[in-house]
Amino acid sequence: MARSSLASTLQRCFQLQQRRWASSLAADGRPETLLFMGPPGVGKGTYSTRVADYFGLEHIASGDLVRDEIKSGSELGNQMKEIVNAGNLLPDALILRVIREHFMKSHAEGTDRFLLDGFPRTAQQAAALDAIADVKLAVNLGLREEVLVEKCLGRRICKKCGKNYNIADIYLPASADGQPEIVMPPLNPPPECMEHMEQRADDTEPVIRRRLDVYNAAATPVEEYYAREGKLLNFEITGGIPPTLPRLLDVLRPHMDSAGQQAASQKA
Ligand SMILES: Nc1ncnc2c1ncn2[C@@H]1O[C@H](COP(=O)(O)OP(=O)(O)O)[C@@H](O)[C@H]1O
Repeated sequence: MARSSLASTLQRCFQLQQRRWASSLAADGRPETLLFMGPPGVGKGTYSTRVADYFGLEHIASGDLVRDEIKSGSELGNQMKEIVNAGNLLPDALILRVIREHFMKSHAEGTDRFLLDGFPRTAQQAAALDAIADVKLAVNLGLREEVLVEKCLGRRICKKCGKNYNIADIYLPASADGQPEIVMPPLNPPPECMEHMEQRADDTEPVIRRRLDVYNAAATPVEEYYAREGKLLNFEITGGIPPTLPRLLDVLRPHMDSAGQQAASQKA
């Protein structure tokens, strides 16, 4: 079969599969979904993991799925590696495939409340997500731009237990143009994780700067998409986890359904 006709056949199969997924979900209701968006280094992973745990949501981080695929050494992972390590976004069709597979598998296993972290990042991804998920709220985390690079450079992951830490010790006074003071002490690893610390391959300064540029170029249409639907919630981070997490949970609590309220009351 000629290459172009193979590509169009694959594309048709993909569209058919998408339609089947969407209709099977429409029959039993699209799962309620909370989104976490924000630039690299803002703390999406840190806060969304804790928020998902607190309100009993299944946490799906697109970046983690991508890194798992790369680690698996699959052909798809190898295709992704080059793009990710250059600091670029994966093509919509590729990331959609990864997210959908994971989302549908969990949904088939009975999960009906999700938190998506790092997805969608383009307006096309946002539109595609609507076919499978009932997005309740898009939380858009913000942090002063000057801090983001330092936060990414300070990121460390324990190879053994998978926990995230940050060795950056950040203080930034309030700016003359009204930007808030930033006080972020490090989140140091405990001694047992110390020898297993690693940095992400894409957390080098040039790649972080590229990711920030790519993020800034793609983010506005996504923010506008959810703002138009009255679902965008902007949340500015100015401190470390101890003062920020309770403030974030307070803001989110009124938006949670009864299952979320119940999960939260069990944590209190
Ligand atoms: N929704 C997405 N669309 C396209 N590419 C994505 C998406 N989510 C993750 N990726 C790819 O995975 C990389 C790492 O994502 P993530 O861990 O969320 O990092 P960060 O937000 O710190 O840049 C991204 O730079 C991009 O290459």
